[in-house]
Amino acid sequence: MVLFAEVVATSGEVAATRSRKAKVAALAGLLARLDRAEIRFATAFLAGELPGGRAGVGWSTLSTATVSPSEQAALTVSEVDESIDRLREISGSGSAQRRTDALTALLGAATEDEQRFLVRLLGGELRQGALEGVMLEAIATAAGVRSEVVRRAFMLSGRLALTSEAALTGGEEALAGFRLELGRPLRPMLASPADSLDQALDDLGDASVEYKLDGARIQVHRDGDEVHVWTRTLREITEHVGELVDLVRGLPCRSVVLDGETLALSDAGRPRPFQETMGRFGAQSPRDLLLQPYFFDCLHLDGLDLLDEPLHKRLDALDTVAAPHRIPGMLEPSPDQASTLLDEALDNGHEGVMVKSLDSVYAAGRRGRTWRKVKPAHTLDLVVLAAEWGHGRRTGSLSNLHLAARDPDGGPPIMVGKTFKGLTDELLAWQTEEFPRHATRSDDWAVYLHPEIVVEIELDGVQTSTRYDGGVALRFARVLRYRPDKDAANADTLDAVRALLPKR
Ligand SMILES: Nc1ncnc2c1ncn2[C@@H]1O[C@H](COP(=O)(O)OP(=O)(O)OP(=O)(O)O)[C@@H](O)[C@H]1O
Repeated sequence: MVLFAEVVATSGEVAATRSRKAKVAALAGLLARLDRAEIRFATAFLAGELPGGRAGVGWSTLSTATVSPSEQAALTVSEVDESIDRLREISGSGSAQRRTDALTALLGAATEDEQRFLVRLLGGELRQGALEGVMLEAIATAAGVRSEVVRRAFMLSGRLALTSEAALTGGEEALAGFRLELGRPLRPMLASPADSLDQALDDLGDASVEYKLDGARIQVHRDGDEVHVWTRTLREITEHVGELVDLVRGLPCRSVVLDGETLALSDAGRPRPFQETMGRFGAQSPRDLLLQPYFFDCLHLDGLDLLDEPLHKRLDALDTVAAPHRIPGMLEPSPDQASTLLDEALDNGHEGVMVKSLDSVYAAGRRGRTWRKVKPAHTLDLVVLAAEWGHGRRTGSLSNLHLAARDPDGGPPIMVGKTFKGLTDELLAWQTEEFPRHATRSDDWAVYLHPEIVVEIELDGVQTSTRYDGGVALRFARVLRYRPDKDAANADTLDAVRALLPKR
């Protein structure tokens, strides 16, 4: 039996070192000592996640529940999980008070370190997912299995805790048991940036070159008449996108899993602003804005899993079910044809093109080298750490943003620059209203945020810098838009920022 204090101590060790190797060793050491029944909870806690999802405890409850800590570390991992489950179940009249009482009881049984960890865990502040890669490696080490087998199981299950449990209790055999399941989303495959279109074509050989549409990623599963739709972060949006559900239900097949992009178009056929597409995924979704799907992959068709098939076969499958809804593109274009396609995509208001190797299998997790994105402008998705109060015309508004990249080794985000450029009046108003809800503290100078809001920044490049810990700073950064479809775990890493340093 492992004490909760050991989880807290391990998490502290991981945070205290920048060495990936040391992080993996600390996590693996603890994972290897867990009892079977503790694996799920402990893995989730270490990754800053709650095994059963959010506990419904807001920052206001967390800040009122103050109680003196216990001297002795006695809580077990399972006890903490049970207490959090009980918190989650509280509902009905007087629930606010009962929630505070239950939380106070849990915190009262915790040491000072444990209290600090619990408050951050319940507040969602530890949930940065940046640890994912490190955690998968630690699971492989602790279980003595190959990391690619762990990664694949994670792609299919989408859950670190389940992956860890399978690896540690049943090894590679249990991990191989994860299959694509209709109704359970898998983690989407991502692309890495290309230096240029020609370079990408050279590197990948036979390729599919497709529009990179500026919409939102969707994953659609259909089993008979049942259809589900998820976003890139695997949030289910089925109920908000009736028109996509109806369209998929009408496709000529019994079961299918499709990967694609969706966006709303203007009457002239140009993409509507990204925010409008994202707006359709929320509770107050404006129904008059119809979404179109543009599919680019087919991962399952009528009982056959296609993940391990090469892209050209998956595209054949896509054509048999959804040819009219396939993303615009071309197979094996010449460099000239590819370049015309890129110009056409940009002229039509899209971001650029994707170049994909026709021989490649579908692989999630790490950014694949077999999908390359070609975009004329550099953009980075960064985490907002703080916003300074504006001056002059912007007095009273939260303006200058402190921007950070994800630590590839799972540490806290690393600051790489500031900007107040590109902020429209609308964005300024939104920030000023929204940011205080995410604040850890504020003063006359700025509001400091939990690292959970992701903003897409356009920039001219980066330069080495002694001002920031990461040794690199953004040049001429401007805000393009917020990315509600991403969380800090999906932000760009410091490595991605460094990759933009001028090559010597
Ligand atoms: N033809 C396409 N094939 C694959 N993905 C596409 C395509 N068109 C648009 N996309 C979008 O591009 C994303 C893949 O690019 P990437 O891996 O860089 O993710 P990203 O970080 O969201 O990209 P970016 O920040 O550049 O929009 C996908 O998640 C998808 O939403």
